[in-house]
Amino acid sequence: MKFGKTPDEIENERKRTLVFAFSAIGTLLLCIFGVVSLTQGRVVLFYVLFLFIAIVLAVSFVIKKTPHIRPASLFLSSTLLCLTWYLLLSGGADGSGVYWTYSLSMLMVILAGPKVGSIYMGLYLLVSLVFILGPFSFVYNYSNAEVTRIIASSVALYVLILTSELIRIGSYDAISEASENHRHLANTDPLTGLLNRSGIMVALKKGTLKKSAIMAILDIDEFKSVNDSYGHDFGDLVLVRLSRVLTDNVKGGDLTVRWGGEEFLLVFYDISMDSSKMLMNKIKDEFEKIVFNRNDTTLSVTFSAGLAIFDDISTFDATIKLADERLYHAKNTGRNKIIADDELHAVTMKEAQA
Ligand SMILES: Nc1nc2c(ncn2[C@@H]2O[C@H](COP(=O)(O)OP(=O)(O)OP(=O)(O)O)[C@@H](O)[C@H]2O)c(=O)[nH]1
Repeated sequence: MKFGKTPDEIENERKRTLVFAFSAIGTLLLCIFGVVSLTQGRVVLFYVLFLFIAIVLAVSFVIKKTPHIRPASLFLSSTLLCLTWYLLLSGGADGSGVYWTYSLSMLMVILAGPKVGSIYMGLYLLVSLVFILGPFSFVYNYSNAEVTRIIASSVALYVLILTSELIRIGSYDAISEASENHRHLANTDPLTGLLNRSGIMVALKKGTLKKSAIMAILDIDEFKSVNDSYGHDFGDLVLVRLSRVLTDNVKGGDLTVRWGGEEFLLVFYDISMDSSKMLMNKIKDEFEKIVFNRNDTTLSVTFSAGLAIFDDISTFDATIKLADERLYHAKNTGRNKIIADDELHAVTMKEAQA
């Protein structure tokens, strides 16, 4: 089953697209205001606007190149906060600089996120109030009614945008959780909790094969007669116990897979063929020692396994085929054994790939 991008990747892309869209629109508007300011003789305003255009373009370039857009987004929001302060306090063109405050409400939620955005907005309103109401000659002279309107409308706009963003985040989280659950179910065997066939492909594609690995395919011996004699539920119990023994014996990065029915597949990383054969024999002995009780009788169950070197994901099918051949060799020569005939590897691998 194909799931495409993860929720985190989708969210990251959404933020990246938003930053680009706002940068493009913001740059265009600032360009127009800058040129108008210049024609009206407001040279300082012209330089300030073009300085911010340069910063916005530089940050957009960085965001395009980096996979982690959070630091760049925070830098961009801090920069826009400073621009808004400048426009509000200086008045921009005849007091119209205050209108930029409204876009800041939206940009803070989108670029900085609800939490940091709220801190920035609170800081913005507090500092702005102190300067507007204080005895500072360089601050544009707003009337009391204008100050009240600026603060009230900024807060109202920010609260509305914040509420809609929090509702969006709530629904997005619920959808993401459902999607992650489906992804997990699609890649996991429900009985044992191990990876299933599609799960191993996802795991292999995620982590490229470092060095070489060893693949083992194991199959429970005479499992049909276990099922026939003691019932399918008991057979399930045996499968679950074997999966526990396997997971208890592998390292963190190794893969443990229910390949199908009573067959399991293991991928051991950073280990030699000799060591993995020893490990498989240890697992085999541990499993054989488990005493299962059923209907006043006790029994022990065994498995056989075939091992093969797994060099590269492109040789996955050929490696399985080779490990399978060794497994069936183990079955045909008495069962309850591990076969890892490495000398045959080169020759048989060639045949398997042919
Ligand atoms: N209980 C249980 N049995 C299963 C499950 N999946 C497959 N089986 C059984 O596994 C058995 C496999 O039997 P065979 O393929 O004949 O192999 P075997 O009896 O183990 O014989 P060898 O492999 O030659 O040692 C069948 O009886 C299947 O029904 C499962 O999920 N639960």
